[in-house]
Amino acid sequence: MKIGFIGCGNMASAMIGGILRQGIFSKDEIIVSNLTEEGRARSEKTLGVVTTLDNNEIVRSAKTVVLAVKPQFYEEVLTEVHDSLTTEHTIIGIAPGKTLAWLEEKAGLPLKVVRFMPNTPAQVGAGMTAVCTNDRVSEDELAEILKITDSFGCTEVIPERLMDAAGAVGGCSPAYVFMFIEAMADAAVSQGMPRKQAYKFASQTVLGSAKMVLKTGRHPGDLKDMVCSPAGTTIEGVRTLEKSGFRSAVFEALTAAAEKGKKL
Ligand SMILES: NC(=O)C1=CN([C@@H]2O[C@H](COP(=O)(O)OP(=O)(O)OC[C@H]3O[C@@H](n4cnc5c(N)ncnc54)[C@H](O)[C@@H]3O)[C@@H](O)[C@H]2O)C=CC1
Ligand SMILES: O=C(O)[C@@H]1CCC=N1
Repeated sequence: MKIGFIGCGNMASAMIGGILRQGIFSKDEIIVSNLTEEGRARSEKTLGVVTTLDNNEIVRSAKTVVLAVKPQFYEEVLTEVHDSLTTEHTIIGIAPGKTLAWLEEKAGLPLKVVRFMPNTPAQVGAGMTAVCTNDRVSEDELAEILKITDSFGCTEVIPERLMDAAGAVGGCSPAYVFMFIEAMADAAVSQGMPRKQAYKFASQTVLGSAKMVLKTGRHPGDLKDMVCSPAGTTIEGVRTLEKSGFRSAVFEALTAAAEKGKKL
């Protein structure tokens, strides 16, 4: 077994999807655990990987172990698998707030520790993942780890001090973007557009705008100005967004998310 996931919910499934699509590991090289028999059967059916209800089996079978449970369960899980862990293991934490030092301390032995901050667009191969490691991870080992994260989207290696910022702008932001898409579609529906078509317009517009930022490298403000004709329709919307505190609302949302990450 090449990699194990303790917990196999939304984020683990999204990452495994990319790993399998890109052929980084095959189904029989991936083992996942679940809390319930229902969850185990679901993972087996949807992903086709090896499954278990025993977290210690994950650690005994795989040298690279991803902790894919909610942050509140990290300590409990690390205590549970403590006796199966060795210094040959690489532990990968994906939860906000659980630092490299905290993970090593709770693991209880000097091992390789990595943090990922992925996001759910990994499910469609368009994730954005931040990665940092402790100093036991060599350059070659990091290169192997980046093959994993690159399989479900883009990766940036960052200093650990930026992990909460990455959590806000990467990990959490899909939720805010989905809210934005939903709100835009609601407005289009209120103007008479069928809902399905409204989601297509809103989603493709967000996708296209994001691509423009990435591909042109131009300042987002420049790209905004390109859309705003003098005395046109767009600038009227810009006026109302500014009046409603749109930028400030986004700024505050990401700040709140990052601050919460520091407390977990
Ligand atoms: N959902 C997201 O957008 C993101 C999540 N994360 C992090 O990923 C981690 C997982 O989050 P999700 O996948 O969203 O959660 P989830 O709730 O979808 O999945 C967690 C899974 O772990 C299982 N589980 C719980 N306790 C367990 C135990 N003791 N042993 C084995 N399995 C157990 C649950 O049954 C569930 O299937 C969290 O730490 C979260 O902070 C990070 C970035 C983005
Ligand atoms: O809020 C959450 O649980 C996760 C962590 C990062 C993004 N979403």
